[in-house]
Amino acid sequence: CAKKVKLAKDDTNDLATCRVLLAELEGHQDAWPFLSPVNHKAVPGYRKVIKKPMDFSTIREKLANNRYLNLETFIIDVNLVFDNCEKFNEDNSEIGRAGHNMRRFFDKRWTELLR
Ligand SMILES: CO[C@H](O)CCc1ccc(O)cc1
Repeated sequence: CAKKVKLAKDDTNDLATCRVLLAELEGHQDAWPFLSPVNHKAVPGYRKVIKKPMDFSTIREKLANNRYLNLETFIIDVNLVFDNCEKFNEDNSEIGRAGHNMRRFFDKRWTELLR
């Protein structure tokens, strides 16, 4: 309708954008630590230290079940993966570096797709 408020952002394609971004994250060569939930029974301290575990397969499940209110809540979960990684791993470790690489990749891709 002609009277629509101009200020509202067009969120029509956001779900497709989330699917594209998630597929690119899963396909990244440094995605391996983040593809599935950390096995907290096998990793001492993980359950105590990391209050809100998150991984790409859980994000895919939530996306498929319409659990994200909008693009922002999707981005919050992706950043939770990387924040958990920084909390639990040294920067100068294989998994720590993978987390930094993945965060850099994600930041670049979503700003390219949405700016
Ligand atoms: C995303 O990976 C998690 O930060 C767990 C990392 C980890 C798992 C087992 C270890 O022996 C050390 C680190």
